Amino acid sequence: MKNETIIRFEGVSKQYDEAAPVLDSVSFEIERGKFYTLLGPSGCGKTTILRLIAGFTEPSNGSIYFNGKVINDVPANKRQVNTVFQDYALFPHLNVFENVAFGLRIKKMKKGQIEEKVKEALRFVNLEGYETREITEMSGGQKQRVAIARAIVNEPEVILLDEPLSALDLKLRTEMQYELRELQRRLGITFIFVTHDQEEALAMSDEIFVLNKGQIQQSGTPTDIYDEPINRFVADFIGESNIVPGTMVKDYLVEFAGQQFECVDKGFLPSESVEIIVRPEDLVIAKRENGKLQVKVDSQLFRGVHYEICCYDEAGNEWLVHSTKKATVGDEIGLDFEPEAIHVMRFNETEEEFDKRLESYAGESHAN
Ligand SMILES: Nc1ncnc2c1ncn2[C@@H]1O[C@H](COP(=O)(O)OP(=O)(O)OP(=O)(O)O)[C@@H](O)[C@H]1O
Repeated sequence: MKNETIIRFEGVSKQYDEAAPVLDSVSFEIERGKFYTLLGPSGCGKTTILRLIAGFTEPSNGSIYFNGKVINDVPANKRQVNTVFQDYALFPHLNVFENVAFGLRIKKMKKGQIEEKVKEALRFVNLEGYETREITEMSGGQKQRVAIARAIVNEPEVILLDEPLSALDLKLRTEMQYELRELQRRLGITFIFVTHDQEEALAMSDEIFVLNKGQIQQSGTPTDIYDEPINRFVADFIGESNIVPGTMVKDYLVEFAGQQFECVDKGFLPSESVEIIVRPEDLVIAKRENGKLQVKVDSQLFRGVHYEICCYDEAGNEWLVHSTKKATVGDEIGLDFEPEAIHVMRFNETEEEFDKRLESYAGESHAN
């Protein structure tokens, strides 16, 4: 379902000095009421996008729209946006109530109203009764909730969250992921969340923007991005992938590892060089003669839920397999897979060309 657009970047670039631009003509739309995640490796420009939305820095080029109006020159304190920072940026000398009330006092709101709003915000983040606690007496997860209460008490249209869970241990982090997602649903406020953790992005988001080197590589729902990565970077960054070189023989037939395989892709040039992605969990271990691909088991690791098995085919390609069945190192085995497990990627395809190609498959049977 498409909601109304709340933020739009149109050809936005950001260059700090003579160095290469941190963001290079980035365009995207954010819809009201959804949970967005900016995902990418360190230094790819995620925080810069948040700072541009918050008004802490200005674009070198391009326009930023908020509710249809250009806001390039609107100061940060006049924007309907609040930020939750990685280190929470709470005031250690103030108690929980005063931390949350801070913004409302600056706005000179009446005392009774402040009390009502702070109480409501603390109720939202399950911190009722903690009003008089000192910040220094709160745990990491509780501080996180205070920081969120401080953002929502201002009733912003958008909340920006810059790696807000990165300081927490794994268990608490998972709990807070559920809590944040639930809170966003209850509040209906647009959340823009920054992380470099792909599992976190997949678990929490309505929409993910995958960034690398100052550009959005791909945007879409978690399943879109996991199932149909647009290029090698996205395939590698999101989950684990086998990526091998291949050639498109014709529509629905691709060659790799010296053999031809049925696939569900079309729209390539005859004999076009492509890259093939197969997820490790889509490969099934079989007897050598029953597998579509013959491989030799090179090594194996037990990962708790599954075995991670590394194999090589006769062409020298490495194949990673996730299997609940154990293999034996040195054995010659077969790998079986469905045509749908093969994802064919074109070199240097733009997101627009990629979307068009996928749309052209819709409702079609590939059987021929
Ligand atoms: N004020 C600044 N002056 C100069 N360069 C900057 C400034 N702020 C950020 N940069 C550079 O811009 C690039 C992108 O930074 P940004 O903080 O947006 O990345 P990020 O994706 O959020 O990274 P991380 O995950 O490490 O926080 C980095 O190379 C960084 O060094």
